[in-house]
Amino acid sequence: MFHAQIPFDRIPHQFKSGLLCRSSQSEKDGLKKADADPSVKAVMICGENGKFSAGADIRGFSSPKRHGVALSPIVSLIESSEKPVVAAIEGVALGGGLEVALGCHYRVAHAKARMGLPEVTIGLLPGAEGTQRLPRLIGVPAALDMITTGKHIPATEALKLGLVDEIVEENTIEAAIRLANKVIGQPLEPRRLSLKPVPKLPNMEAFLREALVKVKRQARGCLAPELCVQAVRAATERPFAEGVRRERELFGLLLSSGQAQALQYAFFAERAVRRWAAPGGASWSSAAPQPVRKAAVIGLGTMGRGIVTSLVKANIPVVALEQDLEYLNKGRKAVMLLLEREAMKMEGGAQTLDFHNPARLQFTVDFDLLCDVDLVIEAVFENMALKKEIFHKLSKICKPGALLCTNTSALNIDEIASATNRPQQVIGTHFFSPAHVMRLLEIIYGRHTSPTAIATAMQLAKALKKVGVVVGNCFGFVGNRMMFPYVQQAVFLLEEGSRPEAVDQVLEDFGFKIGPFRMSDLAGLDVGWRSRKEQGLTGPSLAAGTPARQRHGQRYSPLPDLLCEQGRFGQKTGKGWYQYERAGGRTATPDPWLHDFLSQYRDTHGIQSRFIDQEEILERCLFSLINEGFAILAEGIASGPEHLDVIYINGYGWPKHRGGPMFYASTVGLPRVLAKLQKYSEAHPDVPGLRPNAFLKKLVAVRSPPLKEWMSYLSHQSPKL
Ligand SMILES: CC(C)(COP(=O)(O)OP(=O)(O)OC[C@H]1O[C@@H](n2cnc3c(N)ncnc32)[C@H](O)[C@@H]1OP(=O)(O)O)[C@@H](O)C(=O)NCCC(=O)NCCSC(=O)/C=C/CCCCCCCCCCCCC(=O)O
Repeated sequence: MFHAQIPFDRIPHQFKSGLLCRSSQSEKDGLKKADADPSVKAVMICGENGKFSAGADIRGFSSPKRHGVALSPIVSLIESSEKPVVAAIEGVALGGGLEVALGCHYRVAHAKARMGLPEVTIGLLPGAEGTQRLPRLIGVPAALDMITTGKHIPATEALKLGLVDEIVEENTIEAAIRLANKVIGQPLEPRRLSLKPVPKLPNMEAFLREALVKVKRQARGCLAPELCVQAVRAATERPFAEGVRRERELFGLLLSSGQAQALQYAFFAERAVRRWAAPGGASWSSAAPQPVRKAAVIGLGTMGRGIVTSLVKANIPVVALEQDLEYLNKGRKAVMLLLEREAMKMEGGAQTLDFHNPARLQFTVDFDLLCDVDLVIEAVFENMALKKEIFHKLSKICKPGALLCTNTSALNIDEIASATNRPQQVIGTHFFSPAHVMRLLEIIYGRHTSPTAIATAMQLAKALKKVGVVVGNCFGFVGNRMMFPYVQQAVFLLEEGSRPEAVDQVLEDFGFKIGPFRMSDLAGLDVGWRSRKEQGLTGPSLAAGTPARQRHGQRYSPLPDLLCEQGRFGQKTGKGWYQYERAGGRTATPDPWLHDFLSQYRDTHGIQSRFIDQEEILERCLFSLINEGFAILAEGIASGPEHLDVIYINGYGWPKHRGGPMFYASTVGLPRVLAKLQKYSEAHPDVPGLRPNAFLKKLVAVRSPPLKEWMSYLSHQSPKL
């Protein structure tokens, strides 16, 4: 028995050293030696440290010396071996790792192993013949599903699909050796996937056509899923060698598309934000999280319900509190419904969630029941006085070490903390709606928040399977602060002559899940209206004589306020920027009433309507958002551009294949972003959001360094960090 270890399985060390090429040679040599040695009867391939392989080093794809090409010959060499080769899959077999396993004649997996071809998620396709071998092994529908989604499947599913021959609970390597010994002498021809035909489907053509339509609809401009379908189509239409040629061609297209780079940047950005840094330089190395054995959620509105669901799913016992029995019963019903639905989606069904057990989920109106929880998440509506009242109460009732979190999207954490006797334990946890679905958790530290509190909130994000991003305290924090100028531009464009559907279309074509007006209708226009009234920008507290389209000397659009005054709150009232089939309806249709209203509004205010092209719509919305991003970086509200990008991808529907707003700015070119902002700012001098930020100007002045160097050009360390 020859035992070959795949050296490209070690996470993370080997990945960091461009492993595929280096390992390929030793792999090749080993296999050739085994084939030539008459005393070797079979070969077993395994990984190291309990992991088969997570595939190629992703960084290698954007380095000038690419290593990937070397993998296909190895897979072919394995497959053509005259001695049975068995893969022993432990931990993960992903990407190139799974392609190696597909070259083997047999595959044995540990019951806890996971397998997948995640290349699509980094803008590529399985380019070491994976798109040609997998459909031959498990059929086109299952292969297409794995290849176009990149999902990791558990060993049990792999067995059902026929991707592995056996799963074991005990020692995988011993089991693989046992299998290898058993199959010595058996014909290998039927085990060579390249020689197998792709299993036929009665309606293959229609199936592939529909699959293409489906992935195109979901991909929102991302190329990789579509090209994955094309590669699998080649497997169904061409002989193996020609299919491989097509796969290579499509891989080359993706590699040079720019989208692969953006998606790979996003992969590493998401990991980089886990390494948070806070005031005084605290980080994981200096702060340990506190255990969260029991949590409480205050307020069972839309956000609170989602947060409770998230905690239950993470197996954290929860006390859910409402102000009175009426709200409590309404909230309880809604939470139970969400949990039932979540349980249905989970493998083990309702038993795995155990939410009928009061020790795991308790509903109450009694604040005193919060005396023993480790963490409270307040999720009442955005009202500073109410939040302060609750935090004052919490600091009296909760045990001394309990962490007090506020789910706010904009309010000042320091002011909320000032209502307690323990500001060091107060932290912002900004969930995104629906909170049990959306991956982002913005974690906001205040002036007194302790490193332990930050570490605990980050650990909570991980437990909830969310992406926690640590940011500083300012109005709107990172995500909403960048969103304000974007939405403001969208509304100004309507004043100047555009229509909601035109603006939404441009931004949806760019790749946003939903344009700003459809989003506003979905979230409810009344939310912003309430906040503007509280800020004194509209409503009874607005000083008499304030010009209709100006606040504090800056341009202001009263359009959203006027819509609210007409009772047009969006989907919930059946009318907003669009009209809907009924109150609560979801199908947005352009509304002639709104078009007339806009014309009258322009007449009233003497605005000359003009045609606004797609370029201007896109640039004014995106560049003002990016401009705010530079301000945020310069003020030290976030530690780096990756933080902003991760927030936008995971919380605001920014298209991942464009890498996030700051990455996008770097691909457009900072000089272009600056020049366009200068142009628009000259045309609209009363709009501060279009005035180029000093940090952007500085970066252009130093010849636009790569994004990862931006922060080193900040002249002073911000007080926030
Ligand atoms: C599930 C994981 C593996 C582990 O998850 P977890 O335990 O949560 O840990 P993480 O925090 O995610 O990771 C730990 C650290 O490891 C780093 N890491 C992980 N995976 C990789 C990787 N693949 N590369 C580099 N680094 C990696 C990670 O960043 C963490 O480090 P740090 O904290 O950032 O410092 C999970 O990590 C995971 O899912 N990983 C990704 C797995 C993946 O996507 N694999 C597929 C990679 S692509 C591949 O394998 C391709 C193979 C073959 C390509 C063959 C190409 C042939 C081309 C032929 C045609 C050529 C035409 C060319 C024409 C032309 O040139 O023009």
